Amino acid sequence: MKAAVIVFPGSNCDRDLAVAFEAAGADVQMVWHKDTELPRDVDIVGVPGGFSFGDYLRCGAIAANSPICNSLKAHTDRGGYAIGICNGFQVLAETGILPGALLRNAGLKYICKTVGLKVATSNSAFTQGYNAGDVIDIPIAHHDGNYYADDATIAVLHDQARIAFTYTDNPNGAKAGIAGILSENRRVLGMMPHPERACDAGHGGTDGTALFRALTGVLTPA
Ligand SMILES: NC(=O)CC[C@H](N)C(=O)O
Repeated sequence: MKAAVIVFPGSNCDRDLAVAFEAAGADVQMVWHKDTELPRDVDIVGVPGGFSFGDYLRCGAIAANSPICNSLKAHTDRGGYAIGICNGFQVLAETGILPGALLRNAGLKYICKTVGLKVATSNSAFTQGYNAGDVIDIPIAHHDGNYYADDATIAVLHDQARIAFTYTDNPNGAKAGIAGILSENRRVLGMMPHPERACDAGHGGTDGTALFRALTGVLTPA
């Protein structure tokens, strides 16, 4: 599996994401936000967490207008895979690749802790390493993680089983407790919690490993 990780000024989880991909067997290339082309034959694009452009304007809004995001959009329009984690989810929402928006946390505080996530569907390359209903422990670290979409959009996400993860104990006010969603073709995942920070027992847990392993399993030619 060939993975590309986009780096914006202010990204701070780009290396962590690359390490998680590599540990699962991927070849990883880092891509600077000013580049206009993704590497050839890339199987999946990772949009990492952090504070791109200092979170000015709205989290992810400036990054979403970077030159590389045109290629990212073309890649997902072609049916390419992508994962956006935390600030990466914010970027995917700002580009319109995923529906909805990430608002300020309901409690107006930055939250940094490990939370319980319920796996809402195992029907995706990202979540097939889990069983629906599993509860996994994954860290969050954000101030704008409060997922919002209008009721019609939430109903579509429900009906199409595109809610990937929900919080067991909603920390940020996210509508329907949503922590992560899939695109309509199930090939793009955006999630606020950080699975790449839960891939090494030395970091406190390994519940994120199954996500990266399942992806590699699907995207690595036999
Ligand atoms: N860890 C992150 O990616 C932070 C995301 C975002 N900048 C926020 O605080 O909401």
